[in-house]
Amino acid sequence: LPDAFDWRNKSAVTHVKDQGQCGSCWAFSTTGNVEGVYAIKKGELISLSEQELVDCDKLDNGCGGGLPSNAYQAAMDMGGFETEEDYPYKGRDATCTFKKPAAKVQISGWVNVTSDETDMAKWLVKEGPISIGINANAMMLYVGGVSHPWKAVCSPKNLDHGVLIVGYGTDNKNKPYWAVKNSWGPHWGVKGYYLVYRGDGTCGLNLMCTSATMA
Ligand SMILES: CCC[C@@H](/C=C/S(=O)(=O)c1ccccc1)NC(=O)[C@H](Cc1ccccc1)NC(=O)N1CCC(N2CCOCC2)CC1
Repeated sequence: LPDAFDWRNKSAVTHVKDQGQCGSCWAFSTTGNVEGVYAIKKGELISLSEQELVDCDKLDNGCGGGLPSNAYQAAMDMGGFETEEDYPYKGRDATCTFKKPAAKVQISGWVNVTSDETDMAKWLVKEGPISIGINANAMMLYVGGVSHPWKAVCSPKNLDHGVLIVGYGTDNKNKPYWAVKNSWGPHWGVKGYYLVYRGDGTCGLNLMCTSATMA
């Protein structure tokens, strides 16, 4: 297992996006994972539509919240993902305008990924970025460095945000971290990313790990 790994160096991660005033973090977590799996499998990085999930995924609640696991299922039922270009983001609940012929990317299923953080790192290197649920309490005030809040202020029991693990490493103080892609724009955190302690279930980041599968 390499000491550090980052899918951003392998053209499997799109630019940092901004969900705006809409609780669609779950949709960004989902598209980020599928963008990564597709790039790894097909060798092409395509930005996928979150608005399609916000408008058309009836298993979830649009700007009111959702789960990547529901979104994978909904996308499979609908017939796939349209591109960001074909179905652009509006940042509000809107009427579904999904067109199956326009769907560029199909997934064949989804899996739960292990909650053992050593095995998560092995899985990431082999399979791609991992969609996770996390307690975002420590992200509200985050300005950089490796975030390692106490359990008391970041309970693993209150997962409220969907994000994407794209890599891992160790900082210059020898602190192991996960590199997490957020959807609050590129000016938040470290160029839109959250560096969070790796190894002790910080903020419950290891408890709802999923990924789409692709034939
Ligand atoms: C109102 C929705 C807020 C939104 C994220 C918004 S946010 O802006 O990124 C943010 C997060 C935290 C602090 C501040 C701001 N959160 C979600 O969508 C989170 C994301 C999440 C949580 C746990 C594991 C994985 C992903 N999910 C949720 O909020 N929910 C999970 C699904 C649930 N559905 C109810 C109807 O039946 C289907 C299920 C609705 C609540």
